[in-house]
Amino acid sequence: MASRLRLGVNIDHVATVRNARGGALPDPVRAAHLAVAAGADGITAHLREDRRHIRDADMERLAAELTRPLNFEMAATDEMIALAERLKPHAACLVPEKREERTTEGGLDVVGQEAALAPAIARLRAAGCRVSLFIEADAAPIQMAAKLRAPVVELHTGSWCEAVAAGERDRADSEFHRLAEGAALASSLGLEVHAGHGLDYDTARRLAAVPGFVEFNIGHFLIGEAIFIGLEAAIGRMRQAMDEGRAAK
Ligand SMILES: CC(=O)[C@@H](O)[C@H](O)COP(=O)(O)O
Ligand SMILES: NCC(=O)COP(=O)(O)O
Repeated sequence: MASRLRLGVNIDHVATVRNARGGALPDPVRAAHLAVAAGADGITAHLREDRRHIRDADMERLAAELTRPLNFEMAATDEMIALAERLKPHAACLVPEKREERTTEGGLDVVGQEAALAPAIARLRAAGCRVSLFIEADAAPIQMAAKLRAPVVELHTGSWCEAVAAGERDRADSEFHRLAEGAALASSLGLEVHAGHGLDYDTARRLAAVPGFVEFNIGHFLIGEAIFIGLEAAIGRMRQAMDEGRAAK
């Protein structure tokens, strides 16, 4: 199995706190630099169409200042793709987006949106971005991601994490198997496999033992933990949990 899992730290919710009061503090770009110093392998930021957390100026600064790869999460709209073409982040992750949702619900409908996604992926690839599709761990979207020549898929771990948190063991087991089978299928098709959404120390440790995954993107839990133990310590504990999970395999 591939050795060390990469940890991408999502700093969206530092911006959520900043925006609650207006002004400039806390600065998500400062959090990104701190995360890199604490061992993050990359930084993820989601520029939502409604700019509820990360804003354009944050993306500009992240793209200009970061010394580790930037993963720009975005809806597949002309506006976002044009911005990625200009900023040229290391990676562009296409996600579904609804204005009314509280957080990302479900994976991208790559089967239904094949015609719209193909040119979006081509434009991002031409700009030099490593394109990733944020999808459910099901055969149809994984096969379509391969057909669309997206080199990376990020499997949505939200349903599994919710089931674990609710103590629903049967649903959690079935969601875990769906993720494991999805990772195996995606790897067999030559896709690089990432995972993210709702992961905490426990779920990250358990998922790290599953073959196929090479990167986790984790934000909300880490920023919440940072309130209590600091961002550096939270990232250190997450790194340890992921390493323990992988070593246990
Ligand atoms: C796409 C995804 O799962 C997350 O990265 C998301 O961007 C987190 O931000 P929200 O909490 O705004 O959904
Ligand atoms: N793509 C998932 C991500 O970046 C972080 O999601 P979360 O940990 O904030 O739920």
